[in-house]
Amino acid sequence: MTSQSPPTGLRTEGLTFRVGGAKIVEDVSLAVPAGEFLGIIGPNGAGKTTLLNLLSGTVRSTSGRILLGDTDITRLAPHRRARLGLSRTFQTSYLLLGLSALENVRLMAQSRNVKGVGLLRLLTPKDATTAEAREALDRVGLGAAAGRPAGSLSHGDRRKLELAIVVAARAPYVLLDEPMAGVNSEDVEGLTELIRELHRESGATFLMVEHHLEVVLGLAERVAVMHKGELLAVDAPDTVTSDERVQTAYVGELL
Ligand SMILES: Nc1ncnc2c1ncn2[C@@H]1O[C@H](COP(=O)(O)OP(=O)(O)OP(=O)(O)O)[C@@H](O)[C@H]1O
Repeated sequence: MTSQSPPTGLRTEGLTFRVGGAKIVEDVSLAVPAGEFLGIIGPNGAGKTTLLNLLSGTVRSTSGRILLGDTDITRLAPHRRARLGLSRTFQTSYLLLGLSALENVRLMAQSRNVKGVGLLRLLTPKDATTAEAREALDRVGLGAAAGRPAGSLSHGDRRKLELAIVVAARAPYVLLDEPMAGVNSEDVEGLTELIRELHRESGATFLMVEHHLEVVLGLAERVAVMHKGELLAVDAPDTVTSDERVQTAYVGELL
């Protein structure tokens, strides 16, 4: 850890994931101070989602370390990382489409944070988390949709529902994987503002992978650029977009 790094936050040291000879994520060392909003960008196939998978534990690293604050979580299972305060959304929605918005928030938030709680107990309507789940739905503007099946919501509202799950989890570390994916262009601005507010209100550390560069550049305090599995640059949004190496990496794609 460098002398400027605060004692808490999320850190990787030489994080590497290889499959056969392929370098999917290669030697990524990243220090994200507590409370920071870090954007993660890079061309298609750069390794961004795999980096989030390594952080949340759905993929195990080949080598390197991951630290949450002072705790080494490199070998912990996803649910144990969640219990330490790491919450994430997925590029492809993991919502339970047949259940109501409210049930999704209750189930997902609780199942991540409470060990050994059975499904029946989770489905008990009058537990304290129901109120918390309602609050979380209200916070993202979905209060009126609490009883609607998640599958009947628009893509934009499903993204909001995923954010409600993050809100209910009250996690100090939040990983967002392409929160704008599938969202209509007219809904992007509202969702961007919602994410900005949730970050500010929670004081949590946010890491967000997102293809909408204007969204990333507008939200993130720093931007990490990945290319061919490696970390090419980590800097302020303006500095990163004017970096020649970054522009070269994006040749053929819009920056
Ligand atoms: N388990 C795996 N086995 C083999 N190849 C993999 C594995 N996981 C990821 N890859 C490959 O590694 C590369 C990086 O994938 P990843 O999804 O992390 O990139 P990304 O930057 O998130 O891409 P995109 O922006 O297109 O979503 C891709 O070429 C992908 O096919």
